[in-house]
Amino acid sequence: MLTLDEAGLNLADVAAEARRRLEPAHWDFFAGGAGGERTVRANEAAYTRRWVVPRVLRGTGERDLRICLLGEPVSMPVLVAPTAFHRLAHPDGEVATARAAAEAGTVMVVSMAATRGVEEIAAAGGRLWFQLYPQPDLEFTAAVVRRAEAAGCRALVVTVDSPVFGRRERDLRHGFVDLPPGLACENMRDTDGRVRTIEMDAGLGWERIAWLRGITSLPILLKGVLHPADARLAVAHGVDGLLVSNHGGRQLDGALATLDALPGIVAAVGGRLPVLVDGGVRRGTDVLVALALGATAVLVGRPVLWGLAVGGAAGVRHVLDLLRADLDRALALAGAARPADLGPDLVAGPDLVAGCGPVATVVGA
Ligand SMILES: Cc1cc2nc3c(=O)[nH]c(=O)nc-3n(C[C@H](O)[C@H](O)[C@H](O)COP(=O)(O)O)c2cc1C
Ligand SMILES: CC(C)CC(=O)C(=O)O
Repeated sequence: MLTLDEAGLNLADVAAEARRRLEPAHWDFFAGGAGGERTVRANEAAYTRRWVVPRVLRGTGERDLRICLLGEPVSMPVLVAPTAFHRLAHPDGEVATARAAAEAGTVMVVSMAATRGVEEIAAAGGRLWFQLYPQPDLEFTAAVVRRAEAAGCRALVVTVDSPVFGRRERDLRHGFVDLPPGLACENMRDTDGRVRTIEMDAGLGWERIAWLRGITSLPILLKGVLHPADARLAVAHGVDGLLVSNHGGRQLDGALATLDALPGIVAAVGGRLPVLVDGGVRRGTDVLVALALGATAVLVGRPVLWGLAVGGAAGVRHVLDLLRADLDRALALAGAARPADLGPDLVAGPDLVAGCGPVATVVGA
């Protein structure tokens, strides 16, 4: 029997092992995206079009991967993205993921569609943020926010890229429409114990962000921003951070790859807020490139689910450790001692000239 270290030298190995272990319908729910999955593919492909232009003789010595996020230290600039239904991957579900994130000293963003209650997840230790789909029922939304606060979550991550559900053809082919019996979205329980269905709200507007600002003192991050004009609106509405995301290609197929959107958002925000990015991060060099182009940190979604399927908490820890070691090595090889040493001069690519930074930004910047 191979150990995790032998079996999974990189995240693609872990994914291949997860695929062998998971029910095909569950693998496809995790791996798939909307429509023809152009955006799923584009997220990873965007990293392959960027090249690192390393500096030499910088005497970096020991690297220091720590960052400061929303005023708190995080052990590395890699966080766990909110993903639904962890108990499809492992019986311990989100509790195992939280344990691994805590051991790794990073933040786990708990999905509103978690299959464990936020209190149970919090009991595993570590720092949690809570992802929210604002529900049309404001009273229920406020109750969920209060529940997340009471469990000790330190920020709200409001998903704004989902006015309706993306159409996921793999799920339609499998007839995968709901969780199997015995599993439920535990954070959607009403006071009477009944589990509500998560509703996407096509009526959601900026006034709801202002409303959320009024009911909680937690920092609010918006997840799913790709357009620089929305980044400017977010600053004007007093949000505390942005997550450049296209939901891992699961909502609008054909949406811009997140790495391609990042420079435009970073320019629009002008350092006023932390800008995070997710989608397609699979290697330490991907993290390096995202940080060099202005991200404060990245989040990983599917790789965490692969780790969970392969080895529960130990599997997730393995995925996070692989990324940490890979980033550490990439920093050393690029001549950077810490994330703050990275800048756009270290990256070349179709729209970037090494040493000069971006020469073009996305439409609307
Ligand atoms: C199986 C799965 C479930 C997801 N569930 C949620 C969710 O409940 N809420 C949310 O805001 N994003 C959700 N996402 C999107 C992730 O937070 C993240 O944006 C995306 O997975 C990042 O891309 P990556 O998987 O390539 O790392 C989900 C993604 C996957 C793959
Ligand atoms: C069950 C969904 C609400 C979770 C989600 O956001 C997703 O599958 O991408």
